[in-house]
Parts: sequence; structure tokens; C-alpha cells
Amino acid sequence: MSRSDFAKTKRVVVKIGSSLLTAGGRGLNKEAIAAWVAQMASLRARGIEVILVSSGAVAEGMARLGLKVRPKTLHELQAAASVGQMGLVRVFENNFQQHGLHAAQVLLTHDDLSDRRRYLNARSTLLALLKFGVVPVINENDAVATEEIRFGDNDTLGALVANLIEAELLVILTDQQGLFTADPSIDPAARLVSEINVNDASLDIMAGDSRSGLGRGGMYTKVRAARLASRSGAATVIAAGVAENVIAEIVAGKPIGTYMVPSIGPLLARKRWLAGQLQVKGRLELDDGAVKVLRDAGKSLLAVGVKNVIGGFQRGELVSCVSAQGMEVARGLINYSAEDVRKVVGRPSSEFECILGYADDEELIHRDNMVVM
Ligand SMILES: Nc1ncnc2c1ncn2[C@@H]1O[C@H](COP(=O)(O)OP(=O)(O)O)[C@@H](O)[C@H]1O
Ligand SMILES: N[C@@H](CCC(=O)OP(=O)(O)O)C(=O)O
Repeated sequence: MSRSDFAKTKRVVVKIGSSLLTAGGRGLNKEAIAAWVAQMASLRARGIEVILVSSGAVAEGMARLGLKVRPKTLHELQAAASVGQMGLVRVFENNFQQHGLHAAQVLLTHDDLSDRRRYLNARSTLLALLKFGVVPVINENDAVATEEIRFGDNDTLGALVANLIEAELLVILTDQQGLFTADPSIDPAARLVSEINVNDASLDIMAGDSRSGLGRGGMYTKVRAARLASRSGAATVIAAGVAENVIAEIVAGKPIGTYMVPSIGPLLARKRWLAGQLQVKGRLELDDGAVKVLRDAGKSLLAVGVKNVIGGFQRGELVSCVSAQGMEVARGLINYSAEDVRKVVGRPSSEFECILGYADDEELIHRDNMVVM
């Protein structure tokens, strides 16, 4: 896919980061928000569906409560987020209304997307909103999201939303012009990268953390988000939110920001859901032969190819398959508990009945329930 293909986009997810929205922590930047909403409204008027993922609840809550530094305790953060979310909703509703559009607040936790039924529910709701011509405004449900059930950053949330509703384009607006060869706030010699494949290994060296004290992940989570988004075939562009008409220009295929080129075609719906799961319950270390058949032949995983079991998991839970070098090769839903897998490591499936006293499936992970990374 090249940038000129963006002009054919039918559905786009726009993610706006905290530091942009709150003008570096000084309260909501109403002027900038009005300009972004106007751009999104004009996309809608052209028949392009827009989903907004907006950060800024904590930052706006801090401004409203007069907090100078980001609270340390989870409860204070959650309290700040609930105060700030009111401000976000109000400003977006007012602005979209001026263009004759309705906005809808959708607050999600990771749990909502890791459970297959709730995932499908969230998807149906979002698609219904789009059909009504509404612009969904999504954020993490910070008031209730504890460590175990949080996405952690809105770049990841934006990518998972792009997967959920099969958007072709994820636009991540931030306080930099895009991805630089190093963090430009530290390295003055850093250069803007205009286009790069999501799987390019140099990305892991270039992308650093956030330093603003307002945002959460820096470029690191944006790169990870682009990789996740690419699993449903979505292209990602990271660009400066302050650039004039930035959203429209990106959709028009203009060479601004960093285009993170997706590397694979879209996965089937169930595999997309699998690929977006963030919490694995355990790991299986594979031998080289198993790595090869999973990667090259798209086969199911059998116990004969497993060397080691790490962690505890139950039947049906998500486990990661790693090579001897520790690289993640695949992940999928396991057919046996960790306790049972330990007993059958390296053994042919025909011996399961004898070793375990029962045999449910001959594969540890069936290829339909597995996604190769
Ligand atoms: N290679 C890089 N290129 C650009 N910015 C980088 C890079 N590495 C780290 N960063 C940092 O990432 C920050 C943007 O991320 P973040 O603060 O999380 O913003 P947002 O609120 O938009 O998500 C930049 O201000 C910059 O300091
Ligand atoms: N849900 C949080 C967003 C945290 C976050 O990821 O922020 P950012 O890095 O600015 O996108 C909030 O609204 O404050």
C-alpha cells in the first residue's frame, strides 16, 4: 500500500495524544480541538467514517484540580481521569454539534476486548454508531481500569479499535512531526523518518519513551500500535497535530509525518482478535522444527515440538509460542492446562490417552486458534 491509496479510505481512526489536547498541560486547547473536529467533520461529509480515540482525561483532570504533577497513586489518577473526561466529552460534543454531527462517548477496558463475546458486542455498537453517522469518541475507562485490565496507553487502544472495526487507516497525532531517528527532544541531529515498514528492526532502536509527563508511551507505544494495526491490514501515519489541515492532508496522501507501512495482508476476523490480545498466560518453548512448520507451513502445534512450558494456564487460555532464542513465533488458545502440557512435552499425540488418562484434541494449539507473529 502506498500513500496514494489513502484517498480510497472509507474508515479512519484518529488518535490524539494528551500533550496536544491539553496544550502541554495548560487545560484543553479549544482552538486546536475545533480545528481537528472541523477536519473530521469534513471527512464525514465526504462519506468517510471517523472514529476518534482521545487521550487527555488525566491531563485535563490535573488542570481542573490544580495538580502540578501527575498523581502517583492509582486512585488519584483515576479520580483525575474522571474529572477530566467530563471536559473532553463536553468539548467534543459542542464542537461536533456545530457541524451538525453527534458524538458518542465509548469508554473501554482491555477486558472488553479480550473476552470474545464482549469484543463482538463492542464491535457491533461501534458499527451501529457509524451507521447512524455518529462520531464515536473513545478513551480507556480510566476510572475503573486497574493494572490487570488496562491497555496502558491510547496508542495501543487506537490500534485495537482499528483492528476491531477494520479501519484502513490509523492516524496518530502527537507533539512531534512524526517518528525521528532518535528522540528529537534529546538528540538535535535526529531526522524525520518519512516512510518505514512496521517490521523494520531499526524502529526498536529509534523509538523512545515519553518525556512530557503528560503522555504515556512516547514513540515506543506508537510503533507497537502501528504493528498491531497492521495485523488487520491498517496503515498508520504518525504526524504533528498542530500542522494545518493535517488529518485531511494525510487522507489525501500528502507526504507528511511518518507512514508506517503494514507488512502483511489482513488476518481473518478471529485471528485479528487473537493478535490483539495483550495478556498471555504462559509460554511454550518450541524446537527448531516446530518453529519452522508453524511459520512456513501454517500447521497446528503438536506436543512433539514443545521443549519447555513456562507459567500456569488453563485450557482455552492464550499462550505464546517462543523459539529457543526467545523470539515470539505465534500465540494461540491452548487445548490443555499447563499441568497436562508438562506431562506430554515432546510426546506424540497418540500417547496422550495413556499419559493423561484422556485425550481431548491431538493438537496443543489448533491452527485456527493460532496467529503466527
Ligand atoms: N524517535 C522518536 N521520534 C519522535 N519522538 C520521540 C522519539 N522517541 C521518543 N519520542 C518522544 O515521544 C513523545 C511523544 O509521545 P507522548 O509524549 O506519549 O505523546 P502523546 O501524548 O501524543 O501520545 C515526543 O514528545 C518525544 O519526546
Ligand atoms: N486514558 C488516558 C490516556 C493515556 C495516554 O495514553 O496518553 P497519550 O500517551 O497522551 O495518548 C487519558 O485520557 O488520560
